[in-house]
Amino acid sequence: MEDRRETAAAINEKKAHVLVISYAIQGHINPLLQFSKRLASKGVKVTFIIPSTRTKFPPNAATSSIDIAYISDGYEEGENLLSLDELITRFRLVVQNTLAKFIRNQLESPELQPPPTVLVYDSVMFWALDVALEQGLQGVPFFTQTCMVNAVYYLVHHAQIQIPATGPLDLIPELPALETSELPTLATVDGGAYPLLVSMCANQFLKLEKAKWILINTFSELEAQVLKWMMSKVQSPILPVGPTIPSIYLDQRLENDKEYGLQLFVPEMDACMKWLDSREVDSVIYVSFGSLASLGEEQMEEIAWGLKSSNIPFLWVVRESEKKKLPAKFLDEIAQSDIGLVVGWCSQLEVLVHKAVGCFMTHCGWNSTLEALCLGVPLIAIAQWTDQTTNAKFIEDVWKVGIRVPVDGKKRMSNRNDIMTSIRELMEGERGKDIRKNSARWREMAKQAVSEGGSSDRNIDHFVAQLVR
Ligand SMILES: O=c1ccn([C@@H]2O[C@H](COP(=O)(O)OP(=O)(O)O[C@H]3O[C@H](CO)[C@@H](O)[C@H](O)[C@H]3O)[C@@H](O)[C@H]2O)c(=O)[nH]1
Repeated sequence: MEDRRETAAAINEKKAHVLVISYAIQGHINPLLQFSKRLASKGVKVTFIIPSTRTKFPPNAATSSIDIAYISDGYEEGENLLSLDELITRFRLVVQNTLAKFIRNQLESPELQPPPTVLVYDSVMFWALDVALEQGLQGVPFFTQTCMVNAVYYLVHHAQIQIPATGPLDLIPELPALETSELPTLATVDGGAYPLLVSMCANQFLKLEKAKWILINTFSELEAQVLKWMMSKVQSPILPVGPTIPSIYLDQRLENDKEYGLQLFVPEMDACMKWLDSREVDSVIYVSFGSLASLGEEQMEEIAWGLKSSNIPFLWVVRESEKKKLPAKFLDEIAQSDIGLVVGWCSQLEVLVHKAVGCFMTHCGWNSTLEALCLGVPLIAIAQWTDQTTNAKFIEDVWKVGIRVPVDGKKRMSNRNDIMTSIRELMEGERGKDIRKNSARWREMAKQAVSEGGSSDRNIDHFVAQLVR
């Protein structure tokens, strides 16, 4: 109650100013941006920093409640693509400096009132904690993945397990153990692991005792047992503040809060909506593998024929760079039959909320998973790597909101027959009916969590109250 009153005071007086920084990729910007909008709606001034000179919000971005700033990540126009390791190393070297300079400038601008006191940073930029503290700000990590996945990284950080990890990992008595294929992967094609990615994930826990709070994009009801475990391990208070989905799809308390992330103008959206409008309720499979995943040609082919042979209409997002992997015969056949539509990108939430969409075939990126959960859309899980394998396990066995397509462990491939069978089971089978009921239940709980007085809403109020105190 007291937190709520102090938040109300903040709204009137704009007493706090928070800087927020995210990696310039869709899956991280989206949740941090949504959280920023929630903070702004509670009276906090927010400056959202994007460490990139080539990623820009389109001019129509619905970000008017927050300020957007860009800082350099050292990328030169026309530069050759770097390897993943080179990118991670250089990003850190450059952004440590450009971020520190940005904070100093903010603190030294007398016209900027109130001055910032906190840096909320994307937790994989673990070194930003020191940058914040050196400049006299509090550093607050924001974890964009589940508490379960981060529990595994916590163990890696404390050298209790290694990546690639071997299961079973039986960490939380109330939850099923995680088998090898269900642990986060960070794997290279030869089955090893990217060393810098592993240390980046494990280092999220480095010096974490210096963080005054820990924010995480989940909600208490969704991960109660793991959150309890994690709270017993780390010193700083953990505040679940998710799901960070635009308010219009949940509690509808924020104005103009429909748009999401970077690619707001989607040229193919009219075509998507027209196509969906012509379909029956719950009749379409929406298929997307997120903003980063690059599937092999063989896997694309299996998905294509699995979808086609299920004989259920599908809307498939295949990014421009991936389209060359689609079999020409498949494209010809769908052009003639109207059974499917392939687009380069869509506004995913607008698609998921459409009444024609009956399920979502996904790579189980955490944002996609949460978006489906919030909109009550059941899932068909074809996980690729990182956190997705663990998310897929929870989707099927813990939250019971979807079906995992079997994956050949060695090749990390799902075949067309299993894809087709999973689709049929979900869209037409008895198991699908139970899953649909569970999805509807989670949708309600997600909405409650961010509604006034819900678990995440209270946590955000608490955070804001501490800022203005
Ligand atoms: O046509 C599309 C496809 C995707 N999206 C959006 O793009 C985001 C994709 O995010 P996510 O599902 O999390 O996938 P990735 O882009 O792959 O995200 C990365 O970041 C996530 C958070 O750390 C991790 O969970 C993932 O494994 C990692 O790959 C979601 O908000 C989608 O709504 C669209 O708007 N339109």
